[in-house]
Amino acid sequence: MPDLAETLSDITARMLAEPERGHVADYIPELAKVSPQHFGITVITADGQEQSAGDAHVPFSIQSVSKVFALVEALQSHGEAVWARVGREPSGSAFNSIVQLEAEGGRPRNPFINAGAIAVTDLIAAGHEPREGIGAILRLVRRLTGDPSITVDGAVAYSEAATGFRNAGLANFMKSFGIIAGPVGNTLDVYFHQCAIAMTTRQLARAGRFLMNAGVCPDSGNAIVTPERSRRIAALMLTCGHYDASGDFAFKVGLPAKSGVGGGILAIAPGQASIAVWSPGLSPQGNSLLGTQALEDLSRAMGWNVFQP
Ligand SMILES: NC(=O)CC[C@H](N)C(=O)O
Repeated sequence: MPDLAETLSDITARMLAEPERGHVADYIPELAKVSPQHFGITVITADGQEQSAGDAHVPFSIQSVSKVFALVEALQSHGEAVWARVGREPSGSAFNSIVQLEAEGGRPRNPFINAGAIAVTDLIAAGHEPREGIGAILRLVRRLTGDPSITVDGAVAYSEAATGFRNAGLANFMKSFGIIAGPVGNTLDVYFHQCAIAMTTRQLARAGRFLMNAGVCPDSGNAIVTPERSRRIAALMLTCGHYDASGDFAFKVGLPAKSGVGGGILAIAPGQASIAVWSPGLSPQGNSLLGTQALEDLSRAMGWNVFQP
């Protein structure tokens, strides 16, 4: 197997020199301020080795990567009842699309598109003050990383709340079908704050370790989820984690992964590695352009691919 540190530094050098970097998300004004020049990557292997290259210590907005943590939290608190609210099929539509909702009775296709994530967050938020809902998600992320310093970037949360008309549209539409239980404003408040959690690739790779490890957090040896639940979350990441580019991502990279419009991607090589990459420029589908490229190169170099024994 090639040397991991060398592989990461080669990939990083190539990515830093790449002229075509994609477009930084600008529909959330605060994210438009981030330079597309950043590139960072961290890999933590199953035997506990950690290697990083590039801007692995720079915090970024995890955005939709938070949908994985919110799903774990909702499954903990509500069990299989989560699936009454949200499906498990790829949508083939943009992350913020509304088109399928009317035809399908307001039940979103999966927990990783915006509508599905808002429905999942509503399970966490309903019956509580918004700060308790976001507190529950933050507690989980801090426990997964062992890092109590992880927090929400208030400016990003505010920026998205001030401009999140589409998400408000999705939430209100679902409310009309009875898919959202709590007050729409509270659910959106928790959703915008979870998306605005700021993490580095080092922290994000740490947070993903339980998914490479059959649900067990390697620090404590505690089960975060059962092995079956861990497999199922990974299956959803593979089929739905990149919205209408999920098929293409599986084709190129072959790993369960979840992207966010901050340019982060968390990818899992089951039994082998937890990988976080960040480059803020996005593809037209809203996934990190160079992050995807880097994961394709890394998975090929290391032989990490769920379709490759
Ligand atoms: N794809 C994403 O990362 C989208 C998350 C973003 N907060 C939104 O709701 O639009």
